[in-house]
Amino acid sequence: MTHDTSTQLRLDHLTLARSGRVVLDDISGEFASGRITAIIGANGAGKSTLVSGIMGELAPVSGQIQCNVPRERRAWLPQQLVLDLSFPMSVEELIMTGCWPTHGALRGYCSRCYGRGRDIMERLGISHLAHRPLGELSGGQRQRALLGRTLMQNARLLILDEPFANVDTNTVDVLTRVLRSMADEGVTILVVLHDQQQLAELADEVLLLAQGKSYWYSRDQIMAAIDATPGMMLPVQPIATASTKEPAL
Ligand SMILES: Nc1ncnc2c1ncn2[C@@H]1O[C@H](COP(=O)(O)OP(=O)(O)OP(=O)(O)O)[C@@H](O)[C@H]1O
Repeated sequence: MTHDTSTQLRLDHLTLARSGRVVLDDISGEFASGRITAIIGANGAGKSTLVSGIMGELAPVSGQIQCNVPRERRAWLPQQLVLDLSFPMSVEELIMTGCWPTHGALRGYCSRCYGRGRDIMERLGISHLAHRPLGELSGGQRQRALLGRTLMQNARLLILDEPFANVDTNTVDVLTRVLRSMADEGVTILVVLHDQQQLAELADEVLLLAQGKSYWYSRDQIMAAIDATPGMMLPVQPIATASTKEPAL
């Protein structure tokens, strides 16, 4: 496998298990910097398991995850459903917590940080919500605020799980635009997706997980396979033209 020097994240003969059962078996591949990779696959295929491995929450059974991005620059946006946003915190306070990984939780924020926070809220169209408690936000407003936190963190690796679930179309547009500009700035972005249209709009590469293996495609290869099979949703089984070892760049 040729190694792109700009690659920040690489899977090398990685095997991951849950409760002693192998979920992903000897998978390899690279996620290029500045690219958005959609991770797709059937329920239970191992998408969340892979994310847990990459975030360092699940140790490999064998093989390696080589990640050159320091931990404080890795960000993970889980599905909104698993988040408890009922605690008393405003949008601005949430965004400012993006400073914690580098500044620590107990130090106050400097005026420059607050200025950055305001710029980020403006970019995401949520300036008017700065002092609104998280528990009083719509799904789309919440998702913008959560992405704002990762911008504050200056994340270099960003992983999102179904970021467009339960959000309005306007928010989808804003998030898509911001994610693309983050990628243009060199951020490595992985997005777990189930929606064909969102994949078409967002993904540069596609990683399909099936039966414990990984299959890498360009976005065009996946869209061609969908076009060729009327009624086909996102593939959950390998399709022709896959590379099992590295992204089809
Ligand atoms: N905490 C756990 N303990 C034991 N087994 C688990 C655990 N989490 C997941 N699994 C199992 O690991 C396998 C992969 O699950 P995973 O959640 O990674 O799939 P997924 O592709 O993210 O699925 P979905 O699309 O439904 O979210 C499944 O068989 C699942 O039952």
